[in-house]
Amino acid sequence: MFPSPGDAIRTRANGVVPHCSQASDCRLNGHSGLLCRSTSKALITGGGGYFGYHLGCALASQGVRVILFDRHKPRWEIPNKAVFIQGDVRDHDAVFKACEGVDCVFHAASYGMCGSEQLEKEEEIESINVGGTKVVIEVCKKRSISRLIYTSSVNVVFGGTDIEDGDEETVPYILLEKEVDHYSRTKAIADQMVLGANGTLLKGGDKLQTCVLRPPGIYGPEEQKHIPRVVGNIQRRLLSFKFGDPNTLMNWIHISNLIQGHLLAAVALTADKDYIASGQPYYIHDGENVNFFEWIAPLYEKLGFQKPWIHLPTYLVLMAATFLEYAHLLLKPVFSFTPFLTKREVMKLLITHTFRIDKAQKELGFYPKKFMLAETVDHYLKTRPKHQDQSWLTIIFLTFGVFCMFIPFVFLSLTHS
Ligand SMILES: NC(=O)c1ccc[n+]([C@@H]2O[C@H](COP(=O)([O-])OP(=O)(O)OC[C@H]3O[C@@H](n4cnc5c(N)ncnc54)[C@H](O)[C@@H]3O)[C@@H](O)[C@H]2O)c1
Repeated sequence: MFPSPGDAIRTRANGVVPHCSQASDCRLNGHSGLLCRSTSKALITGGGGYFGYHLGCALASQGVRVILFDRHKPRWEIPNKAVFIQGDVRDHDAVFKACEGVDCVFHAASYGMCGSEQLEKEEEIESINVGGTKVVIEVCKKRSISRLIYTSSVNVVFGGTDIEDGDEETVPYILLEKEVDHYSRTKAIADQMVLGANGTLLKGGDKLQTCVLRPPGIYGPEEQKHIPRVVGNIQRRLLSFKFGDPNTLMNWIHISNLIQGHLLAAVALTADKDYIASGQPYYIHDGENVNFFEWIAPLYEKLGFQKPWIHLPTYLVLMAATFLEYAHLLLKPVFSFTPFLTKREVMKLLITHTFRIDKAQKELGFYPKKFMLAETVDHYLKTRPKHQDQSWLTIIFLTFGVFCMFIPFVFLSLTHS
């Protein structure tokens, strides 16, 4: 939801110690031996990103040789037993070459999830999320790689209507022609492609075993997309208000729980586990339904700000988000900024979308560990880059807000005159 270009985490070269400790936080519930026996070399697309890199660390710590494949180098130090290969997931030859000797692929590369990325050209998002997935599946077939795990998203079923305790069987994919963002639509296509490829016969007689994991928003130490953006918005006083119904709920997942889910899925695609996960989707999260403003409350406290008590009408926030999206598009050629919230992000905060994780618990043995957002915040505050003053954004937003408040009155007086 919330990336900010200025909020990059610094590497060791810049003075901040890199972090690979999520690996040790993650519980494998006794499946560690099975993982090592089945996996000697794994490739992670998107291995330079937050989740892909930390998954790589976890695999390497279990003794698996790891290829981190990404178009961008990770910000952190490459762990022992891992190598980084720079390449584009849409480039068939590059993916094919990188997959030499690989027996399990984790496909986590994606584009267009949040903030200004979400407003990028449809073709770019589609070519990566759909085209890239097609390439990954083709390469698995050509290389006879028998396991493919796709990092999908709850967005593949969330089209703007309430989902309460949704599960894998009863909640359908969003209709692709329905007006949602390109990211969700393309993730839904990729999710179906990966599940559709399950059972493909490979050279040598094996079958391709695939599964998809559908997490909600990811958080954890050194996370880049959500926490830094929320912190920035609190500091700019752009989140000094609440909106929406306090009963609106959503899920989140800590990076360690996400890693746990992926490692367990890799084991559940083997004969040791009777291929139980083959062709299956799974919702995974921390096991709690939370209201967004309640969930981020520790941030206000840690930053020394008052918790928001002003409740803004929803239409105002949606209008502001629309205005900022247009401003972003208009100004993009000369100046790029991340809207404090996009329309899609506002919508996600207004509508309940919660999921059950029973299937992942039962079939994968997924038991999320309890994490506190406050711990993530402490880590972020210790390592964050210096705050950039963007108070002018606040001024634009507030001016626009005041302007919008008068619109209904002007409208009413015009229709009554
Ligand atoms: N972050 C979240 O809150 C969230 C929520 C649900 C699902 N997911 C999914 O989890 C996965 C990992 O998310 P993340 O938060 O680590 O994102 P991230 O942006 O940190 O990582 C994605 C990586 O994919 C790489 N990538 C993009 N296009 C590529 C291309 N053409 N070729 C090669 N690499 C490319 C990027 O460089 C980046 O390093 C993604 O598939 C995302 O859709 C994320």
